[in-house]
Amino acid sequence: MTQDPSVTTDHPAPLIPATSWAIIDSTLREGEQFARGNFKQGDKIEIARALDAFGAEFIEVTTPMVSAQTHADIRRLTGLGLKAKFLTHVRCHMDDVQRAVDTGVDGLDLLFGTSSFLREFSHGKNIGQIIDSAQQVISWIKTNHPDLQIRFSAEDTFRSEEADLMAVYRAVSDLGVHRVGLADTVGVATPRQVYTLVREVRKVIHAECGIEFHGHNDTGCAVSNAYEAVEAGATHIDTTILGIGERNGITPLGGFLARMFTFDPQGLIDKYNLDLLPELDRMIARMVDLPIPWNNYLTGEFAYNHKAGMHLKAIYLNPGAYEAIPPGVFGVGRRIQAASKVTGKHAIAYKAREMGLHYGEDALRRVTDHIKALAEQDELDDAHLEQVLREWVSA
Ligand SMILES: CC(=O)SCCNC(=O)CCNC(=O)[C@H](O)C(C)(C)COP(=O)(O)OP(=O)(O)OC[C@H]1O[C@@H](n2cnc3c(N)ncnc32)[C@H](O)[C@@H]1OP(=O)(O)O
Ligand SMILES: O=C(O)CCC(=O)C(=O)O
Ligand SMILES: [Mg+2]
Repeated sequence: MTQDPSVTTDHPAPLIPATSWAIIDSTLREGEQFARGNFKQGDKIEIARALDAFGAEFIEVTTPMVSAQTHADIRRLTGLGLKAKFLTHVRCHMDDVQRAVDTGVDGLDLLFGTSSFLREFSHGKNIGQIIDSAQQVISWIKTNHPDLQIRFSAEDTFRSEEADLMAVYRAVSDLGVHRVGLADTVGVATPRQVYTLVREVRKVIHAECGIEFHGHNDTGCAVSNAYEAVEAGATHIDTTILGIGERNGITPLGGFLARMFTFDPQGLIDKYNLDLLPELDRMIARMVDLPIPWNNYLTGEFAYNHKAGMHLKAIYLNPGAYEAIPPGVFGVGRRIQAASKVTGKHAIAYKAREMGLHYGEDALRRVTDHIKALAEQDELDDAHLEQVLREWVSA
């Protein structure tokens, strides 16, 4: 089936316009923290170019403190002349920032852990000291590199005390950061918590200050949490291709776009080259040497497989009956699996018609039951189904 009557891009009133948020793709930062993420300079260039062609607004790269090679890689990436803006993710520390400012990036993503876990076991600073460091670092950047965008994120936001968070966000907002970040570092936040906290943060930051959300997927909420963040007013969402990152990763680019497409299809079509998504997913799967998961959002092998007879009857008439998102928009096809025990007469009739065969009512019922009985015994593929349909006519 190539014709797709379900492609509707005339959504009456977008609930969440695609113009209200932007993607910060962190495949080149969070993705490098994935077990198999070990990108060489050539890989990084390929990833950056692909993200740029897709239309990602921002590309986050890791800190130049990692190594001399990483420092050189960042300079190489920022020299590519891409449309996407580069951000480097650095500790809120003068050494890191001074090393980062000569890499050619458009902005610095500063972070400092604010939860008691990170204050005790990571950096040993209290909230007052965190604010003092932020003041020193942010003031230095603003004085010496006023063109750089500055973001300040409270790492492990959702296990931090709300009063501490508000003090930190208010302080960095007063210092004039362009964006604050909320990070669900261990993937424990619920969608409602994300919504509530984004609303609270909005109240203590300046009117032009953006809000970024970074969500891990440990408890399976990375996409829903990103969505709730946007619904509450977040302006930037961190994603990675295929969701790669520390442990089981973060909000996947494809999953997030699938979620947001349902609210403003045309807005997403205008903003991104959505049909490049399968290429992005394949590229990262190749680089990390893992298959794309079978149930991956949009691009998984079976993401658009239709099998049950009741579904197939309706799908033939209008794919939108059992698809929230038309696959063609994202450059993927659908699979119709008519050869199975859960098939039905409409699917079999359709398949037969495709082959130029026609059955009367009785014959159609009988051949359908025969196919179902065969499938109860053994797996049936399309070739076998076609053979049965042909033999049935000539019998
Ligand atoms: C949740 C996240 O994903 S956060 C981002 C994680 N990203 C990275 O770690 C980037 C890759 N990291 C690296 O290459 C290295 O860890 C480096 C270069 C950053 C630091 O390496 P090292 O100096 O060898 O230190 P190491 O990694 O063992 O320890 C972390 C250091 O950062 C400090 N630190 C942690 N968070 C912060 C922060 N937000 N601001 C300033 N310092 C911090 C810790 O106190 C510790 O320094 P210390 O030894 O003086 O106590
Ligand atoms: O800087 C941020 O906001 C996110 C850092 C990070 O990767 C995390 O907290 O999981
Ligand atoms: Mg992370």
